[in-house]
Amino acid sequence: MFERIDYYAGDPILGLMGKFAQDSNPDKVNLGVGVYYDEDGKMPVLECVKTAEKRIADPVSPRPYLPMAGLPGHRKGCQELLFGKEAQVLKDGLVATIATIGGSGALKVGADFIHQWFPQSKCYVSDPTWGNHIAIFEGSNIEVGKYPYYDQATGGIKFDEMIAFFETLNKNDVILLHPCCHNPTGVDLTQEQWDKVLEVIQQRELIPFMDIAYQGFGNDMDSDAYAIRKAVDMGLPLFVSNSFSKNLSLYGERVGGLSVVCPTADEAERVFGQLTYTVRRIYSSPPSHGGRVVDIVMNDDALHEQWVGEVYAMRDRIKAMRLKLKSVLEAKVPGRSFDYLTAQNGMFSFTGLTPEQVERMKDEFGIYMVSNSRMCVAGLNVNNVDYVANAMAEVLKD
Ligand SMILES: Cc1[nH+]cc(COP(=O)(O)O)c(/C=N/[C@@H](CC(=O)O)C(=O)O)c1O
Repeated sequence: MFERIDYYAGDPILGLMGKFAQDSNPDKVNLGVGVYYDEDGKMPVLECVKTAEKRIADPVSPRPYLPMAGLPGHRKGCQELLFGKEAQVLKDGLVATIATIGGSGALKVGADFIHQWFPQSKCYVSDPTWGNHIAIFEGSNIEVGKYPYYDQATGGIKFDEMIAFFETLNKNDVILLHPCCHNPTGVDLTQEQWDKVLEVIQQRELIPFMDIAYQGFGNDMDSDAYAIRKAVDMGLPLFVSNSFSKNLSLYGERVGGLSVVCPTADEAERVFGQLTYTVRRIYSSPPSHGGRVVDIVMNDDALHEQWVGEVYAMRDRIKAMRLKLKSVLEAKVPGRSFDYLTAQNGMFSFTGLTPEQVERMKDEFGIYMVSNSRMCVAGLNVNNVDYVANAMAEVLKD
């Protein structure tokens, strides 16, 4: 009956978690999956989340179905984080926002919606991008192509090629963009480059779909949303998927959001209805526990302020690890530049190690990175950074 079903090879990112857990090397270091670990190598529970959890736990309340769109406070929290508390588009009711099962759920609902209502649209992702972008959009029967992005030769962006490519696309083609903290390269567009990208998107009447999973880990909450807010200022139709997995450290609670910025309130109402219907047909309604944590933290001014401070502390620790790894490597591997470590932004660094060198890092040192050479810098700490630098210096010799 099922003998013709293909075996699943496993996910190049999530598959690393199981291998890491089984690795008996006492010095093993997990630089694979995009998860933030603290100075002691532990996944933190944010103080603001602890407070929210206490409010949810006492008294324990029933767990009814949530609305298909999720809790209003969760949705409001997404909108204010992405667009700004006082954004005119919010006051004018131009944004349809639903709470989703993480950023992944947001991407899936958005892709299904696009396939249904824009069936001719193709989706173009950066080369390279987070692998699941391609899988999710193809899973919604959307043809996926790649636009030029990362320049291996310079460690920068093939900007002119990227713009020239966008100029060949058709109306309503979807461009999947990383507003900050590009995954897997850590190489971000400057604000001037964003202005040019959005200008071409406007001229070609393309649909920007911005996936922001690391807001706050780049520079700050507002700067990291520059591309989103610039598109809004230009009056562009816009899809935004966001994730609270990393910046609330709520990975397993599966909390995120999908927002669609529309030209009129009537269109926003139409879109909102169809987004909820799409949710109903995929997973019916989002999880309540994580949604309540988001609602409490995002809408309590004191907790929100505490949360922003906790995200910036995570951001700053990652930046400190970038500097530390760079300085140790420069001492161990003279004559080779490691400037990319501090030029790149957010949780990831594209190290340029070959697949063979990445394999040696795992096999010989128990250091796990993604095969495309992505390193999750958040897995580094003062106790393992020298060990990782030594291992990199070793594999870089050949
Ligand atoms: C760009 C991006 N978008 C969306 C997600 C999904 O987020 P979530 O809210 O958990 O559904 C992730 C997760 N990325 C990390 C984990 C993973 O691969 O699922 C990663 O790149 O390691 C992203 O890196």
